[in-house]
Amino acid sequence: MSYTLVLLRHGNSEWNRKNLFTGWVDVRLSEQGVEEAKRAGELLAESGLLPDVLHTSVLTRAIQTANLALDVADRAWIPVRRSWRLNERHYGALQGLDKADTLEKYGPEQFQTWRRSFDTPPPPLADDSEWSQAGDPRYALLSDDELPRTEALVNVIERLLPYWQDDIIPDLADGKTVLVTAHGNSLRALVKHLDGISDEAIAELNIPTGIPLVYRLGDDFRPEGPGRYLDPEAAAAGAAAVAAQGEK
Ligand SMILES: O=C(O)[C@@H](CO)OP(=O)(O)O
Repeated sequence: MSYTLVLLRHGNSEWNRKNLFTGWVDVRLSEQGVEEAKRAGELLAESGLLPDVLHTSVLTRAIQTANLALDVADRAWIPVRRSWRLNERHYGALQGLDKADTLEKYGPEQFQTWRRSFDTPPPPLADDSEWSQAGDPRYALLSDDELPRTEALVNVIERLLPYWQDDIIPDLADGKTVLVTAHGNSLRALVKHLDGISDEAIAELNIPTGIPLVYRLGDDFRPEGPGRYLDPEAAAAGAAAVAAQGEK
């Protein structure tokens, strides 16, 4: 038996456009992001990859992306599950800061460590910051300990994998084509797990906005081969652009 999983990073957001660290701040898609999301829907339809169920984060940019893509693919009606466990990595005190200014102020090594190291989180975000999620009603069911104030990739893996095991795998096991719309770093965490990428090598992996990435999984819910972007050229260009963020 082979199972189909489609991963989709949200389209370009207002804060991607402005080159700001975003994390859990709930920004919307830019106009470019809206177009990317619609194109993702076209790519799904053209490939005959019609999702039966959607899993999204609770952040608007992922929800918008899924809604736009599924509408274009004529699948707006499929059941939806949302979880904070699919949210972007919490970017701590970097949330709301300009990436280019941060690179200039702290230098390339610190900048890259904060962006892509496996286990070094940025400094925590204070609860009274305007970019804090403390008190946001969508996280009311999380205990104070569960609500992150910063995260490294390893923390994302720890909170994401229970959702993968307990919520996504059962849908795959039912034979459903599963669409997961999430974020650059939460999808890096999932791809790291699926592809068995080392803690070091994952630093080099960047996920482009708005291009479906398709996996065929075997009986053990492990990939039968590499993930396949539905538009490989656009994906390569998009991943290179993400890697270069921060450069003015
Ligand atoms: O700002 C963020 O939340 C993420 C994704 O947009 O950025 P980065 O690629 O720098 O981890």
